[in-house]
Amino acid sequence: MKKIAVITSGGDAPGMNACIRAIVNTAWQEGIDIVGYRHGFRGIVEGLSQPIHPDDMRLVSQRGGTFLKSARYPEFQRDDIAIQAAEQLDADGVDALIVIGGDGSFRGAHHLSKFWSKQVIGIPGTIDNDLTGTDVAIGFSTAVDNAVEAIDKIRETAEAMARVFIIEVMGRRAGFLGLHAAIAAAAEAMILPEIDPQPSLGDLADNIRQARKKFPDGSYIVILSENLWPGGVHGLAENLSQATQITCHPCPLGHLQRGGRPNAQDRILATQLGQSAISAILSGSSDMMIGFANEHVVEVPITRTFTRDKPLDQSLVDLQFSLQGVNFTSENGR
Ligand SMILES: Nc1ncnc2c1ncn2[C@@H]1O[C@H](COP(=O)(O)OP(=O)(O)O)[C@@H](O)[C@H]1O
Ligand SMILES: O=P(O)(O)OC[C@H]1O[C@](O)(COP(=O)(O)O)[C@@H](O)[C@@H]1O
Repeated sequence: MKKIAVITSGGDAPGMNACIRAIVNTAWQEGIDIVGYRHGFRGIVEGLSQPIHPDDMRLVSQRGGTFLKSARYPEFQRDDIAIQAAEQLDADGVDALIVIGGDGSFRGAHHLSKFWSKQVIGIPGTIDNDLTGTDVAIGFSTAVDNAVEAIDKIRETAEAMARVFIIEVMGRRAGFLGLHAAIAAAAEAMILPEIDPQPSLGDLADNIRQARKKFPDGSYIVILSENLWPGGVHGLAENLSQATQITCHPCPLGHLQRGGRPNAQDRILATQLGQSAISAILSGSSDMMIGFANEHVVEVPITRTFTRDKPLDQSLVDLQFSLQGVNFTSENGR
């Protein structure tokens, strides 16, 4: 084992830099060189490689984003493009590849492994936290912190002005970020893709009216996962404003959830997974994800991570539903 390559792919996630540092420094101790390809899979195909030395890694862990750059590169689904990547890796003398990314990146890693006989390892890095087989992905914890910090700020102005806000959080098709943010921010309502049936417009409107009756001067916050309601957060806010005759303000949080410095938890997770990825390669693993489950580093077949839906923790869903709005909906006479 002489040379290992690393890419960051798909949506960047805070902590990716700390992960690369752990990979580089661990490999260095084993006498292995690390090369990074910029811009994810596109960088492999286009030969955008750069050697990475531990001296360059001294100050990267605290930075968000990814210094290696990331990209969405749908062309990588094509066999001829994956073959080009395999040829480039061979031409560069790469013995193994580490892909830090989400489910799409892991599909890409698996696709590449059909045309490249060397080892391929995935490390989960996605704020959506939607990969099966790992309790957490790099970036999720920071994204929750980012979302909650922003929601707390909205809460203050909403409370001051007695306003209703519909706040849209990211997650693509997964509700992990929405669920954690809703609990931490003590939201009055939560709409997530995994909840079936979804609350009806009528139920939501009734709930807002009840809250307004009990707390005429108070705020009310709905957490809505993206890609859910027709017309998104603006559509829901408009529908609810019409149904309640109370102005409901839409607020998409957007990319501020994904940017910013990684919190300590993400840096520690990233460091553990980066080091473990090198150990996994040295022990011969391939087409596996190095994840974290039940407080331990685990190896999971990469195909399992994206072929099964990862469920939300039902106890957390129940927790939020049992507590949200209890002060204006409970009928215990107090
Ligand atoms: N089915 C696939 N086959 C090959 N490559 C894929 C596939 N799906 C995604 N990829 C590659 O992985 C990249 C990242 O995937 P994407 O879904 O955008 O982000 P993430 O990895 O964060 O889920 C894509 O832009 C593409 O280059
Ligand atoms: O930044 P983009 O390309 O608009 O993508 C937005 C999407 O990326 C994410 O922030 C992260 O998703 P991935 O980690 O799967 O790439 C999603 O929550 C969101 O839907």
